[in-house]
Amino acid sequence: MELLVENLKAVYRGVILALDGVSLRVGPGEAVALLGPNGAGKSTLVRAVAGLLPKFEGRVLDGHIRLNGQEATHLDPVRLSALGLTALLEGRPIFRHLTPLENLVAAGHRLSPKALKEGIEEVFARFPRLFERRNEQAGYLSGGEQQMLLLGMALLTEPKLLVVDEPSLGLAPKLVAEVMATLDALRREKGLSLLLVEQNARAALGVVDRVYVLERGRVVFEGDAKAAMADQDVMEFYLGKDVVGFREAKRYRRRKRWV
Ligand SMILES: Nc1ncnc2c1ncn2[C@@H]1O[C@H](COP(=O)(O)OP(=O)(O)OP(=O)(O)O)[C@@H](O)[C@H]1O
Repeated sequence: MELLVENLKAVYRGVILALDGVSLRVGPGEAVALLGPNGAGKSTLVRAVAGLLPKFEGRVLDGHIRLNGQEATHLDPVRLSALGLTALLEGRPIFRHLTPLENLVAAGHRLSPKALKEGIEEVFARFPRLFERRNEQAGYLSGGEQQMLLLGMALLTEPKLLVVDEPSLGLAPKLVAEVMATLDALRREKGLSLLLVEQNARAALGVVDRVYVLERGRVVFEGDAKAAMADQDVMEFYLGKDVVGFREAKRYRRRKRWV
C-alpha cells in the first residue's frame, strides 16, 4: 500500500502548530523511517495518519493524506483500519489486565474463527515467549514481550501498511535489535509497507530503505537510509545525539548553523 502525505499541517487546541507542511511517501512494500528529536512532531504525524488526532485535541489544518491514491485525510480509525492501515501508538497500548491470548483474540475480532486460530498459532510460532506466557496477565510481561505482543496483535489485523511509533522505547539494546529484526522480517514476508517512527536512528536505519528527519514540525532531511548512515555529516548534524555525545552534537550544530 502507498502512503502519501502532502504538505500536512496539524494543530493542537487550535493554536499549537505541531506539523508545519510535512510531505512524505511510503511506497508499496517500502520501509521508511521517520526520525527526529523529542517534540519534533513524529507522534503527531502517526496520529494524523491513523485518524486519531481528534482524540488528542488536535486536527489537520491543511494538506492531504492519501492511501493508494485515495483521499484519507479525515477518515476515522475504523475506516482506515478497514483499508489496511494499522498504527501502533507509542507506549504499547495493550489490554494490561487481559492475558496475551485474550489480547490476540481481541485484535483479530474481524477474522473468521478459522483464520483467527491460524493467525494466533502463527503469532505464537513467531514469538515462543508469548506462547509460554499466554495465560498470564499481559501487564506483567516485560517491555520487550509487550512489544512482541503488540506486533502479534498488529499481524492479526492483516495490515497492508504498518505504522509503528517508537517500538524501541525503554528497551535494552539487545531487545531493540530483536524488535527491529522482527519488523524487518514481517515486512518482507508479508509484503507490508512500513513507516517506522523512532528516536533511535541507528536501530531504525538498519531496517529501512529511506529516511525522513523531522524537526519542529518540518522535514529537514530526506534520503536513502544506507547513504544517510554512511554520511557522517548527516548523522552528526541531524541525529547527533545517537552518534556523538549530546554536548558534542550541540557544539557541532552551532558550528554548522550557517548552512
Ligand atoms: N495532546 C497535545 N496537546 C497539545 N500539544 C501537544 C499534544 N501532543 C503533542 N503536543 C505538542 O506538539 C509538538 C509535537 O509533539 P509530538 O509528540 O508529535 O513530538 P514527537 O516527535 O513525537 O516527540 P517524542 O519523541 O517526544 O514523542 C510538541 O511541541 C508537543 O508538545
